[in-house]
Amino acid sequence: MTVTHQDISTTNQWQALAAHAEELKGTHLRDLFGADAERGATFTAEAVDLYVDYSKNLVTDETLGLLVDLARAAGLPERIEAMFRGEHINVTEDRAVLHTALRAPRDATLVVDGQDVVADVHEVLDRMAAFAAKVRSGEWTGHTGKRLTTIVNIGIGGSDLGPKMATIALQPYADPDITSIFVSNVDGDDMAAALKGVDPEETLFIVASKTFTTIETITNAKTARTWLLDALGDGAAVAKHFVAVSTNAEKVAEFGIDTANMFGFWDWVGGRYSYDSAVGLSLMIAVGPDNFRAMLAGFHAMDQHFRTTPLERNVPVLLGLIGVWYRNFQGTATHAVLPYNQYLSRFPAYLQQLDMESNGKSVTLDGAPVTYQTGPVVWGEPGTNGQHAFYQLIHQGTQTVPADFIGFVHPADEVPGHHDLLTANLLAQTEALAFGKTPEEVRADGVPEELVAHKTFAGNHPTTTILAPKLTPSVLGQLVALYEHKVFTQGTVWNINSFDQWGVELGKVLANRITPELTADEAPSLTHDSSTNALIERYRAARRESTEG
Ligand SMILES: O=P(O)(O)OC[C@H]1O[C@](O)(CO)[C@@H](O)[C@@H]1O
Repeated sequence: MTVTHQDISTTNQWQALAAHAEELKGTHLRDLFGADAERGATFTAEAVDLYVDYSKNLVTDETLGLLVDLARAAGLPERIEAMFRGEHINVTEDRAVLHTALRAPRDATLVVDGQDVVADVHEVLDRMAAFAAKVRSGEWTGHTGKRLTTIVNIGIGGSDLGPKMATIALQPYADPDITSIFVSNVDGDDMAAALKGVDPEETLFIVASKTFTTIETITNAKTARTWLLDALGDGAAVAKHFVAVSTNAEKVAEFGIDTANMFGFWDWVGGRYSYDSAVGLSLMIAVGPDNFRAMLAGFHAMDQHFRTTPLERNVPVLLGLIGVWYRNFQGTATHAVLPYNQYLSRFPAYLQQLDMESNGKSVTLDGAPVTYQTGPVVWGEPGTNGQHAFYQLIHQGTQTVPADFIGFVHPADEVPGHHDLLTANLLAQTEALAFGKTPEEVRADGVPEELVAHKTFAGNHPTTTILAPKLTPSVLGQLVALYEHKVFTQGTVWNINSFDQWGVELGKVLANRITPELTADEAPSLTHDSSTNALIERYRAARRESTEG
């Protein structure tokens, strides 16, 4: 399928934004707040349970209007509909993009390529729920009759980051008798560390892989199977201790897992958009089917907001467009996500894949090189830890780092004296970043002249604050869907395919070529570049020395 669009950077809308950025040069957030006493109340929006304050961004009403014009020029409303309807917008793989169908309510229907995908989704959800309930109650036991209380998810990328992030996020909702472990890295140390002290008789392995060909996951799954069989001494144990999550029944059967113990999903779910599918089975076992469904309802509510709210008040659209503003018109290179909630410790890592694998692209949908910047580097850590590590650079470094601060009105546990202090830190940081401290204010504190420059805060560092009532399953779903649709908004403006990931392929191919060169008994004749050849030789020599010595 060939898609031809006008280069977005040659449109009048883009040019208008470029001119507007010139006009705004030198404007400080202090000026914007000084000129409009209501700004902190009006530059806000709500989506489901999330209150979003974007007033501390370097934008005016005019900026937002021009950005919305740009989104229209890029065809965003039409693209949103095309995605929800199941059109094959993933053009390089000729696939629909329907993660939104994963959380559609039971009574919805969506026929795509002749199939009611919502009915399929609920059929799998019901099977997952029945299985999860049996594991949780102890009705499903291991080979020797013991209850399975250690759940090991083996997967990588989207088959790991999502369920892991969410299992940590929803830990207060989890069954305390269940231990959730995630093994992803092909580094054997990951598996070895994970299985230390774990009782094979009580362990369930969930092998999660969309393709079931990912070398890391298959290698780890084989190691886990050997470990189990060594301990239990009976091949029949696999049926009770291994289940699979995949789109590839053939490969699952080839691996030796009965497809009766497989939970499926579909090629229209991208890996990084998949943890609300069967990929979330480990999460569902931990928190129970009801909490999982509450999370899906949160996702769905945000989907509805995204699909039906006018662009001007559409929160994922606004956040996406503000990101475009920084990336393309203010020259920023990174975007920080700073959750003030320890249970969201893996949220930035999850968003890294979601955003960077989706929008780390340099050609348009029709394969032409883009003439503008696309996805930023996404990174972050929970507050307040980050404050004592990298915030220095955000406050006083030489580059602008737009940041999302995510806070909650209520903590999971009301530990006296903590939550208000945590929230005060969030608010203090966004205030300090925006308004800084002038040299005059520093001097007024009695600071000696030679230190004034060092103690001055320029301010004007943009932030968005997302405030939610509490990190419930529903709110987690809302947050994830918010970022999914933000990424989609940006990918649409940039006219790139946010749903393929060809950039990961070359490294996989080369690793398959190098592996036998590292392990062959005979020195292989190496035809790589001189750096790679020398490293292979050095590694081989050192490995041989250590095994011979
Ligand atoms: O679920 P799978 O097929 O094992 O893939 C794992 C991950 O690998 C990738 O394809 C990248 O190599 C991701 O997009 C995906 O989430």
